[in-house]
Amino acid sequence: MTNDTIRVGVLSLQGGVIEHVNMLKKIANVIVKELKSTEQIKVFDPHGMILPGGESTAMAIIAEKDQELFPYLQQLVHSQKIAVWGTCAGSIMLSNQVDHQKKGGQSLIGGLEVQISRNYFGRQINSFETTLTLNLHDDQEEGGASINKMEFEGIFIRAPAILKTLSDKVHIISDFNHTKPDGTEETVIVAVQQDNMLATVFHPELTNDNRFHQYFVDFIIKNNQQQQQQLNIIK
Ligand SMILES: NC(=O)CC[C@H](N)C(=O)O
Repeated sequence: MTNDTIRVGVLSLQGGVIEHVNMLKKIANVIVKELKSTEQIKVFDPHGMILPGGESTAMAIIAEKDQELFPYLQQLVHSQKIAVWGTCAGSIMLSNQVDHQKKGGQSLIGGLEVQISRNYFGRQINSFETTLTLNLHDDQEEGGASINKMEFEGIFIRAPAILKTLSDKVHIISDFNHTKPDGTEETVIVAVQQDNMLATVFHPELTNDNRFHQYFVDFIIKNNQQQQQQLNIIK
């Protein structure tokens, strides 16, 4: 990261792109760009990527024009291991197991070892807001994880829910008690992190609070340092 400039790309096929861009513009040392194609991603060479919310089926259809796009994103996330944050539809793209996936629908990047269920809370009309507690993990620090708790407004729009983690590499950042239509309660997971991946099923970009975006920028910096260290070990 020359001159401490952090390049963050926001995948811009469809959905809530500009909201992420505006949030990131408020953070020092960040250059943010909307990226629509493989070529644009290659030229910008991001340190971190945001996969925004929207409609994952629509995003997959739009991406058909650029057959290289999803394989290239997979390479960035899984070989180059750049930091990536999926919000809502973006979290579906990162997940390894997707319930209620449309046939030929969501193009997946995968890697995040969770089971996610699309449109879990119902239709658009069932969208809601609730105050969440986030347990932000700082486990790249020496001496193990330190956890920073913060209250955060969770905005859920036709959101998926993470039903299960499939590996102990996945850290749960937030879950909450949800009352199902039949009146029974259950705990659903709404934010996780694993290695270089972060996923939220809610929308921090729709609040006036950019602390989660700041967390992602710090996550990019730490991830980048870790990747550099790995490279030095290999050399
Ligand atoms: N706000 C959102 O991103 C909704 C996600 C959408 N329901 C999907 O499955 O793609």
